[in-house]
Amino acid sequence: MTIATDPGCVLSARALHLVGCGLVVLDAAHAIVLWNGWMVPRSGYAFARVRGRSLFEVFPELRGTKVEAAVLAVLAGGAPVAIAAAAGRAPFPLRQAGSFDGARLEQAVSVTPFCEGGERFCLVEIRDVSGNMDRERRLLDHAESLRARSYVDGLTGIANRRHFDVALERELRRARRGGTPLSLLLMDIDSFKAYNDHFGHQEGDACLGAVARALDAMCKRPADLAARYGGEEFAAILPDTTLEQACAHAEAIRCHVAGLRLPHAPGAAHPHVTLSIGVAACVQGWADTPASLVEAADRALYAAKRSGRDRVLASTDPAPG
Ligand SMILES: Nc1nc2c(ncn2[C@@H]2O[C@H](COP(=O)(O)OP(=O)(O)OP(=O)(O)O)[C@@H](O)[C@H]2O)c(=O)[nH]1
Repeated sequence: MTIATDPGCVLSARALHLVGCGLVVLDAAHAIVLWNGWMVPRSGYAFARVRGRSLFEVFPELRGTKVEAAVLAVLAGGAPVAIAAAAGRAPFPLRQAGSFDGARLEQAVSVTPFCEGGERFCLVEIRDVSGNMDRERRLLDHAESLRARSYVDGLTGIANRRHFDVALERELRRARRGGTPLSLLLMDIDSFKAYNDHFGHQEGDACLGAVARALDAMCKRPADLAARYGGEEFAAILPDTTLEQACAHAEAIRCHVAGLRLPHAPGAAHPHVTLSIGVAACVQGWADTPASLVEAADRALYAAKRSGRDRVLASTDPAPG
Protein backbone atom coordinates (compact mmCIF):
# COMPACT_ATOMS: atom_id res chain seq x y z
CA MET A 1 0.00 0.00 0.00
CA THR A 2 1.41 3.37 -0.94
CA ILE A 3 0.89 6.73 0.74
CA ALA A 4 -0.82 8.04 -2.38
CA THR A 5 -3.56 5.40 -2.27
CA ASP A 6 -4.15 5.19 1.49
CA PRO A 7 -6.40 8.12 2.58
CA GLY A 8 -5.23 7.65 6.19
CA CYS A 9 -1.59 8.09 5.16
CA VAL A 10 -2.41 11.12 3.01
CA LEU A 11 -4.23 12.75 5.91
CA SER A 12 -1.37 11.91 8.32
CA ALA A 13 1.16 13.46 5.94
CA ARG A 14 -0.97 16.64 5.59
CA ALA A 15 -1.48 16.87 9.36
CA LEU A 16 2.24 16.40 9.98
CA HIS A 17 2.97 19.54 8.01
CA LEU A 18 0.35 21.55 9.86
CA VAL A 19 1.54 20.65 13.38
CA GLY A 20 2.62 23.72 15.40
CA CYS A 21 6.05 22.42 16.34
CA GLY A 22 9.14 21.05 14.60
CA LEU A 23 9.12 17.31 13.88
CA VAL A 24 12.24 15.58 12.58
CA VAL A 25 12.64 11.81 12.23
CA LEU A 26 16.15 10.34 12.17
CA ASP A 27 17.21 6.85 11.23
CA ALA A 28 19.73 4.77 13.15
CA ALA A 29 22.60 6.67 11.49
CA HIS A 30 20.96 9.99 12.50
CA ALA A 31 20.15 10.77 8.88
CA ILE A 32 17.03 12.89 8.39
CA VAL A 33 14.13 10.88 6.97
CA LEU A 34 11.30 13.26 7.81
CA TRP A 35 11.22 17.05 8.22
CA ASN A 36 7.84 18.70 8.69
CA GLY A 37 6.53 21.97 7.28
CA TRP A 38 7.09 23.88 10.57
CA MET A 39 10.85 23.38 10.21
CA VAL A 40 11.11 24.87 6.72
CA PRO A 41 10.58 28.64 7.26
CA ARG A 42 12.30 28.56 10.68
CA SER A 43 15.48 26.81 9.51
CA GLY A 44 15.56 28.08 5.92
CA TYR A 45 15.90 24.47 4.65
CA ALA A 46 13.34 22.66 2.52
CA PHE A 47 13.03 18.92 3.17
CA ALA A 48 14.71 18.19 -0.17
CA ARG A 49 17.89 19.94 1.04
CA VAL A 50 18.24 17.93 4.25
CA ARG A 51 16.79 14.55 3.32
CA GLY A 52 19.32 11.74 3.95
CA ARG A 53 21.88 14.06 5.58
CA SER A 54 23.01 13.62 9.16
CA LEU A 55 21.26 16.00 11.57
CA PHE A 56 24.72 17.00 12.84
CA GLU A 57 25.96 17.81 9.37
CA VAL A 58 22.96 20.09 8.78
CA PHE A 59 23.36 21.69 12.22
CA PRO A 60 27.03 21.32 13.26
CA GLU A 61 26.35 23.51 16.32
CA LEU A 62 24.42 20.58 17.84
CA ARG A 63 27.72 18.76 18.37
CA GLY A 64 28.53 18.57 22.06
CA THR A 65 25.03 19.68 23.12
CA LYS A 66 22.37 17.87 25.14
CA VAL A 67 20.50 17.29 21.88
CA GLU A 68 23.38 15.31 20.40
CA ALA A 69 23.75 13.30 23.62
CA ALA A 70 19.99 12.59 23.67
CA VAL A 71 19.84 11.52 20.00
CA LEU A 72 22.85 9.20 20.33
CA ALA A 73 21.52 7.70 23.59
CA VAL A 74 18.01 7.15 22.22
CA LEU A 75 19.26 5.61 18.95
CA ALA A 76 21.51 3.31 21.00
CA GLY A 77 18.42 1.95 22.81
CA GLY A 78 17.92 4.52 25.54
CA ALA A 79 14.65 5.86 26.94
CA PRO A 80 12.97 9.08 25.68
CA VAL A 81 14.69 12.33 26.71
CA ALA A 82 13.11 15.74 27.35
CA ILE A 83 15.37 18.81 27.28
CA ALA A 84 13.80 21.82 29.00
CA ALA A 85 14.26 25.30 27.57
CA ALA A 86 17.10 27.31 29.10
CA ALA A 87 17.16 31.07 28.56
CA GLY A 88 19.75 32.07 25.95
CA ARG A 89 20.73 28.45 25.17
CA ALA A 90 18.53 27.45 22.23
CA PRO A 91 20.22 24.41 20.60
CA PHE A 92 18.79 24.61 17.04
CA PRO A 93 19.52 27.70 14.91
CA LEU A 94 15.79 28.33 14.35
CA ARG A 95 14.31 31.80 14.05
CA GLN A 96 10.89 33.36 13.58
CA ALA A 97 9.45 32.14 10.28
CA GLY A 98 11.03 34.13 7.47
CA SER A 99 13.62 35.93 9.62
CA PHE A 100 17.19 34.71 9.27
CA ASP A 101 19.09 37.16 11.42
CA GLY A 102 16.87 37.64 14.50
CA ALA A 103 17.28 35.99 17.90
CA ARG A 104 16.92 32.21 18.07
CA LEU A 105 13.57 30.84 19.17
CA GLU A 106 13.67 29.57 22.74
CA GLN A 107 13.22 25.81 22.46
CA ALA A 108 12.02 22.82 24.46
CA VAL A 109 13.20 19.62 22.76
CA SER A 110 12.18 15.99 23.22
CA VAL A 111 13.70 12.91 21.62
CA THR A 112 11.60 9.70 21.44
CA PRO A 113 12.66 6.31 20.03
CA PHE A 114 10.44 4.08 17.92
CA CYS A 115 10.86 1.01 15.69
CA GLU A 116 9.45 0.52 12.21
CA GLY A 117 10.05 -2.47 9.93
CA GLY A 118 12.69 -3.79 12.36
CA GLU A 119 14.68 -0.51 12.19
CA ARG A 120 15.23 1.97 15.00
CA PHE A 121 14.33 5.63 14.51
CA CYS A 122 13.92 8.63 16.72
CA LEU A 123 11.47 11.51 16.63
CA VAL A 124 12.89 14.91 17.56
CA GLU A 125 10.19 17.42 18.58
CA ILE A 126 11.09 21.10 18.88
CA ARG A 127 8.64 23.45 20.56
CA ASP A 128 8.89 27.23 20.37
CA VAL A 129 8.58 28.37 23.99
CA SER A 130 9.73 31.98 23.37
CA GLY A 131 6.31 33.29 24.49
CA ASN A 132 6.50 31.33 27.78
CA MET A 133 10.07 32.50 28.38
CA ASP A 134 9.06 36.12 27.70
CA ARG A 135 6.17 35.79 30.13
CA GLU A 136 8.46 34.16 32.69
CA ARG A 137 11.05 36.93 32.26
CA ARG A 138 8.36 39.61 32.66
CA LEU A 139 7.06 37.89 35.81
CA LEU A 140 10.61 37.66 37.21
CA ASP A 141 11.25 41.37 36.40
CA HIS A 142 7.96 42.28 38.03
CA ALA A 143 8.76 40.19 41.12
CA GLU A 144 12.21 41.80 41.30
CA SER A 145 10.77 45.32 41.07
CA LEU A 146 8.16 44.47 43.76
CA ARG A 147 10.92 43.05 45.94
CA ALA A 148 13.05 46.19 45.45
CA ARG A 149 10.06 48.44 46.18
CA SER A 150 9.25 46.51 49.35
CA TYR A 151 12.63 47.64 50.73
CA VAL A 152 12.11 51.35 50.00
CA ASP A 153 10.23 53.85 52.16
CA GLY A 154 7.42 55.25 50.01
CA LEU A 155 7.54 58.76 51.47
CA THR A 156 11.27 59.50 51.52
CA GLY A 157 12.70 57.09 48.93
CA ILE A 158 15.44 55.80 51.27
CA ALA A 159 15.62 52.30 52.81
CA ASN A 160 12.61 51.37 54.93
CA ARG A 161 12.38 49.64 58.30
CA ARG A 162 12.27 46.17 56.74
CA HIS A 163 15.46 46.91 54.79
CA PHE A 164 17.06 48.24 57.97
CA ASP A 165 16.15 45.10 59.96
CA VAL A 166 17.57 42.78 57.28
CA ALA A 167 20.75 44.87 56.85
CA LEU A 168 21.40 45.16 60.60
CA GLU A 169 21.08 41.40 61.08
CA ARG A 170 23.44 40.76 58.14
CA GLU A 171 26.02 43.40 59.12
CA LEU A 172 26.11 42.23 62.74
CA ARG A 173 26.81 38.68 61.59
CA ARG A 174 29.53 39.98 59.26
CA ALA A 175 31.08 42.06 62.06
CA ARG A 176 31.06 39.09 64.46
CA ARG A 177 32.65 36.81 61.83
CA GLY A 178 35.34 39.30 60.88
CA GLY A 179 35.87 40.76 64.36
CA THR A 180 35.27 44.24 62.92
CA PRO A 181 33.47 47.15 64.63
CA LEU A 182 29.92 48.17 63.75
CA SER A 183 28.05 51.29 64.87
CA LEU A 184 24.45 52.38 64.77
CA LEU A 185 22.97 55.90 64.77
CA LEU A 186 19.36 56.60 65.74
CA MET A 187 18.28 60.12 64.75
CA ASP A 188 15.11 62.00 65.54
CA ILE A 189 13.94 65.37 64.19
CA ASP A 190 13.54 67.74 67.12
CA SER A 191 10.09 69.13 68.01
CA PHE A 192 8.58 67.64 64.88
CA LYS A 193 5.08 67.76 66.32
CA ALA A 194 5.42 71.56 66.47
CA TYR A 195 6.59 71.54 62.82
CA ASN A 196 3.50 69.60 61.70
CA ASP A 197 1.20 71.71 63.85
CA HIS A 198 2.59 74.92 62.39
CA PHE A 199 3.23 74.07 58.72
CA GLY A 200 0.75 71.22 58.24
CA HIS A 201 1.26 67.54 57.55
CA GLN A 202 2.17 67.91 53.86
CA GLU A 203 5.00 70.31 54.64
CA GLY A 204 5.97 67.89 57.41
CA ASP A 205 6.26 65.11 54.82
CA ALA A 206 8.40 67.34 52.59
CA CYS A 207 10.68 68.09 55.55
CA LEU A 208 11.06 64.33 56.22
CA GLY A 209 12.06 63.90 52.57
CA ALA A 210 14.67 66.68 52.74
CA VAL A 211 16.23 65.27 55.94
CA ALA A 212 16.20 61.73 54.49
CA ARG A 213 18.04 62.89 51.36
CA ALA A 214 20.61 64.69 53.48
CA LEU A 215 21.22 61.56 55.60
CA ASP A 216 21.45 59.34 52.56
CA ALA A 217 24.01 61.67 51.00
CA MET A 218 26.08 61.58 54.19
CA CYS A 219 26.24 57.75 54.31
CA LYS A 220 28.56 57.32 51.35
CA ARG A 221 30.44 54.06 51.92
CA PRO A 222 28.96 51.16 49.96
CA ALA A 223 28.10 49.19 53.13
CA ASP A 224 26.59 52.18 55.01
CA LEU A 225 22.80 52.24 55.15
CA ALA A 226 20.57 55.21 55.96
CA ALA A 227 16.98 54.19 56.64
CA ARG A 228 13.70 55.63 57.86
CA TYR A 229 13.20 53.82 61.15
CA GLY A 230 9.61 55.04 61.63
CA GLY A 231 7.73 58.35 61.90
CA GLU A 232 10.26 61.18 62.17
CA GLU A 233 13.02 58.81 63.27
CA PHE A 234 15.94 57.70 61.07
CA ALA A 235 18.76 55.19 61.49
CA ALA A 236 22.18 54.65 59.96
CA ILE A 237 24.14 51.40 60.04
CA LEU A 238 27.87 52.06 59.80
CA PRO A 239 29.94 48.89 59.32
CA ASP A 240 33.69 48.96 60.03
CA THR A 241 33.16 52.04 62.21
CA THR A 242 34.17 52.38 65.87
CA LEU A 243 32.06 54.26 68.43
CA GLU A 244 34.47 57.19 68.26
CA GLN A 245 34.37 57.36 64.45
CA ALA A 246 30.57 57.00 64.51
CA CYS A 247 30.26 59.92 66.94
CA ALA A 248 32.35 62.09 64.62
CA HIS A 249 30.18 61.03 61.68
CA ALA A 250 26.98 61.69 63.66
CA GLU A 251 28.27 65.17 64.51
CA ALA A 252 28.93 65.80 60.80
CA ILE A 253 25.35 64.70 59.99
CA ARG A 254 23.92 66.91 62.76
CA CYS A 255 25.86 69.94 61.44
CA HIS A 256 24.89 69.15 57.83
CA VAL A 257 21.15 69.02 58.65
CA ALA A 258 21.32 72.15 60.83
CA GLY A 259 23.23 73.79 57.97
CA LEU A 260 20.28 73.21 55.61
CA ARG A 261 18.59 75.95 57.69
CA LEU A 262 15.12 74.55 57.13
CA PRO A 263 12.86 77.00 59.02
CA HIS A 264 11.21 75.45 62.07
CA ALA A 265 7.94 76.30 63.83
CA PRO A 266 7.95 79.24 66.29
CA GLY A 267 7.24 76.89 69.21
CA ALA A 268 10.21 74.58 68.42
CA ALA A 269 13.36 74.33 70.53
CA HIS A 270 15.47 75.81 67.65
CA PRO A 271 14.66 78.22 64.79
CA HIS A 272 15.85 75.63 62.24
CA VAL A 273 15.22 71.92 61.83
CA THR A 274 17.72 69.95 63.92
CA LEU A 275 18.45 66.36 64.81
CA SER A 276 19.16 64.60 68.08
CA ILE A 277 21.36 61.56 67.54
CA GLY A 278 22.07 58.52 69.74
CA VAL A 279 25.15 56.43 68.86
CA ALA A 280 25.95 52.86 69.91
CA ALA A 281 28.63 50.43 68.85
CA CYS A 282 28.51 46.67 68.86
CA VAL A 283 30.92 45.31 71.44
CA GLN A 284 31.66 41.65 72.13
CA GLY A 285 29.34 40.53 74.94
CA TRP A 286 26.85 43.41 74.83
CA ALA A 287 24.97 45.37 72.18
CA ASP A 288 25.93 42.50 69.86
CA THR A 289 22.38 41.58 68.84
CA PRO A 290 20.09 43.76 66.70
CA ALA A 291 17.70 44.36 69.63
CA SER A 292 20.39 45.25 72.16
CA LEU A 293 22.24 47.52 69.72
CA VAL A 294 19.03 49.41 68.85
CA GLU A 295 18.18 49.63 72.54
CA ALA A 296 21.61 51.10 73.36
CA ALA A 297 21.32 53.69 70.56
CA ASP A 298 17.76 54.51 71.65
CA ARG A 299 18.86 55.16 75.24
CA ALA A 300 21.57 57.51 73.95
CA LEU A 301 18.99 59.28 71.74
CA TYR A 302 16.65 59.68 74.69
CA ALA A 303 19.51 61.16 76.73
CA ALA A 304 20.30 63.58 73.86
CA LYS A 305 16.67 64.75 73.84
CA ARG A 306 16.62 65.18 77.61
CA SER A 307 19.83 67.17 77.65
CA GLY A 308 18.53 69.84 75.23
CA ARG A 309 18.22 68.30 71.67
CA ASP A 310 20.34 69.21 68.59
CA ARG A 311 23.20 67.08 69.88
CA VAL A 312 24.98 63.74 69.61
CA LEU A 313 25.31 61.42 72.59
CA ALA A 314 26.98 58.04 72.67
CA SER A 315 25.89 55.00 74.61
CA THR A 316 28.82 53.77 76.63
CA ASP A 317 27.08 51.66 79.25
CA PRO A 318 25.97 48.09 78.80
CA ALA A 319 22.22 47.64 78.46
CA PRO A 320 20.62 46.67 81.76
CA GLY A 321 20.00 42.92 82.20
N1 LIG B 1 4.29 64.86 58.44
C1 LIG B 1 4.56 63.71 59.04
N2 LIG B 1 4.65 63.69 60.39
C2 LIG B 1 4.93 62.54 60.99
C3 LIG B 1 5.13 61.36 60.27
N3 LIG B 1 5.43 60.36 61.16
C4 LIG B 1 5.40 60.91 62.39
N4 LIG B 1 5.11 62.23 62.30
C5 LIG B 1 4.90 63.21 63.37
O1 LIG B 1 6.09 63.39 64.11
C6 LIG B 1 5.71 63.94 65.36
C7 LIG B 1 6.58 63.38 66.44
O2 LIG B 1 6.22 64.04 67.61
P1 LIG B 1 6.78 63.67 69.03
O3 LIG B 1 7.03 62.19 69.12
O4 LIG B 1 5.86 64.27 70.05
O5 LIG B 1 8.18 64.30 69.11
P2 LIG B 1 8.67 65.74 68.72
O6 LIG B 1 7.60 66.74 68.59
O7 LIG B 1 9.56 65.58 67.51
O8 LIG B 1 9.53 66.11 69.95
P3 LIG B 1 10.97 65.61 70.36
O9 LIG B 1 11.19 64.28 69.63
O10 LIG B 1 10.95 65.44 71.82
O11 LIG B 1 11.93 66.63 69.90
C8 LIG B 1 4.22 63.62 65.57
O12 LIG B 1 3.46 64.83 65.48
C9 LIG B 1 3.89 62.73 64.39
O13 LIG B 1 2.58 62.92 63.90
C10 LIG B 1 5.00 61.40 58.85
O14 LIG B 1 5.15 60.42 58.13
N5 LIG B 1 4.73 62.60 58.28
